[in-house]
Parts: sequence; C-alpha cells; structure tokens
Amino acid sequence: MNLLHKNVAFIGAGNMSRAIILGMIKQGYPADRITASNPSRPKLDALEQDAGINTTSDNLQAVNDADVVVLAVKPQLMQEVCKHLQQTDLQGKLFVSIAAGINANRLQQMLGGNYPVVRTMPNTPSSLGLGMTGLFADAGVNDEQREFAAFLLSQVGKTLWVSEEAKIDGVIAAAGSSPAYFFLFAEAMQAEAERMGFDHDEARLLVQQAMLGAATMVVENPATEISTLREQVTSKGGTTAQALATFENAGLRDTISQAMQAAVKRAQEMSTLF
Ligand SMILES: NC(=O)C1=CN([C@@H]2O[C@H](COP(=O)(O)OP(=O)(O)OC[C@H]3O[C@@H](n4cnc5c(N)ncnc54)[C@H](OP(=O)(O)O)[C@@H]3O)[C@@H](O)[C@H]2O)C=CC1
Ligand SMILES: O=C(O)[C@@H]1CCC=N1
Repeated sequence: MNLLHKNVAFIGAGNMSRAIILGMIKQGYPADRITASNPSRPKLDALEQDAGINTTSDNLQAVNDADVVVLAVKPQLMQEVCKHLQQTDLQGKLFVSIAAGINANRLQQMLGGNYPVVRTMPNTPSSLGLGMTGLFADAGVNDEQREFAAFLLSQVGKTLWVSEEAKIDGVIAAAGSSPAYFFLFAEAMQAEAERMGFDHDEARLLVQQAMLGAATMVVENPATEISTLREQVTSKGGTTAQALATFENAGLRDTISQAMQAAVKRAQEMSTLF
C-alpha cells in the first residue's frame, strides 16, 4: 500500500468533492480509502456508482475512520458542520478545507481545538486532472501532513503553496473562480457564432477547439509571453486587430481587473460573515 493513501473523508459531496474524488479515482487512489458524507442520498448514490467509494449521511461516522477530513460544505454551513464534528475525537486528524473565505484560525475555532488545518482553493477542472489548487498550511501542520495535502490535491492537477494566508484570496480570483470567467467568454462567443448562422453544435465546436488550442499553446510555450502569442495571431491591419481593438476600447483589461478584485473583496467579506 502506498503510505500516502490515507483514509480521507469528504464532508459534503457537492460539485467540488465530486470533482476531486473523480480525479483521485482516475489517478488510481484506492476507492475504499475514500468516504463521502452528505445529508441527501442522490449525490452519494452517483458517487458510489461512478467512483465506488464509501458513502454515509452521518458526518461523525465518516470522520471517525479518517486520517484526513476534507471540509467541503458551503462556507455558511461550515460552523454548524464543524460544531457537530466536535462530538467525536478529532485528535491526530488533518483538516483540509476547500471553503472560500474562511481562514485557518476561524476553522480551528469552529472545530473547537488547535487542529492542523491546510486551507486549499481548488477549481472544477480538478475532475479532469487539470485542476489548479492553492494551499496554505497553518503553523500546526507538520511536514508529513503538508506532504499529504499537496499529494491529495496533486491527484487532480497542479498545486501552488502560498506562504501568506491572504494570498489564498488571490488564488480564488485567479484560479478558483476563473474557470467561470472563461466559460462566460466561451458562452458569449458561442452565442455570437450561432447568430452568424452556425448551429449550436457547430458553434460550440468552433469555440471549444479554439479555446483548447489557445490554452495548449500557452501551456506548451512556457518561455513565450502570452502577449507574444497574442501578437502572433494579430496580422497588421487584419481581422484580429479589429476584434482586439474592440475589446481594448471597451476597457476589457480594466473589467477583468475589477472582476478579480471583486472576487477578492467577496472572499474578505465572507471571512467576516461566517
Ligand atoms: N464550485 C467551485 O468551483 C469551488 C468551490 N469551492 C468551495 O467548495 C465548497 C463546496 O462548494 P461546492 O462543491 O461548489 O458546493 P455544493 O453545494 O455543490 O456542495 C456542498 C455539499 O454540501 C452538502 N451539505 C449540506 N449540508 C451538509 C452537512 N450538514 N453535512 C455534510 N454535507 C452537507 C450539500 O448537500 P445537499 O445539496 O444535499 O444539501 C452539498 O452536496 C464551498 O465552500 C466553496 O467555497 C472551492 C473552490 C472551487
Ligand atoms: O464561487 C465561489 O465562492 C467558489 C469559490 C471559488 C469557486 N467557487
């Protein structure tokens, strides 16, 4: 058995837990070492069927056998869920939170003890093994726990440790929330392609393949600035130049900056609310 294959309990079996669990299974993590807990059955049934993991509607049962507890409920439910977990012995367990806007100290307060907490910020492409996760370890996390947290999230994509907790909010803006920005862009492009006369599937094919190709060019040319890749598409006096000028004149860069700042601001607000 791989020593890194600890028993992991996911508290909350929603979109993110599903994404991470499916990613783990795809990478060969043993299903019998993963448990998901959720109040209602349908998501658990789907996970049992698709991933073969253990499921329960009893959070305490899930946590009892776990070495690592992944806290994956909505931020507004975290306090209630953690308070309930205090009914069982939490000593020796590592807590990995994926919740936006709840800092490590606050999680320890909610859990009622100075337990080791790694705050992480993954994203939904984790379900394909293409996730991007930022991690922050509080002072009580030892090297082995740090290694496990990074291993866990590396099962579903790339990881980046941040040394200051505030940077997790930057990870939210740049990677946690950002798949939705790209989806919005693609949605708008697909809609316009349809207005130009392509049917729904044709429009999607055009947009998705361009998006995949562009993303792959960025990834496969790490020494080339993204701005250079943009310039290579842009023939002087040509069509791309006209399209880009439209974006620039509409203040797209400023809009993107404002949107990312709004995500950070909301994360900061949430840390005072829950
Ligand atoms: N979605 C994303 O892209 C990302 C989300 N996050 C964070 O991940 C966390 C989860 O988000 P997401 O997966 O999108 O949300 P979901 O709503 O999809 O999942 C949350 C799950 O928690 C379950 N739940 C509710 N109450 C309890 C309880 N008392 N005990 C156990 N489980 C419970 C819900 O069950 P039911 O539906 O049956 O009520 C639901 O399945 C959030 O904190 C969010 O900030 C982080 C990074 C990216
Ligand atoms: O929207 C949210 O609050 C969560 C965190 C990052 C992505 N989804």
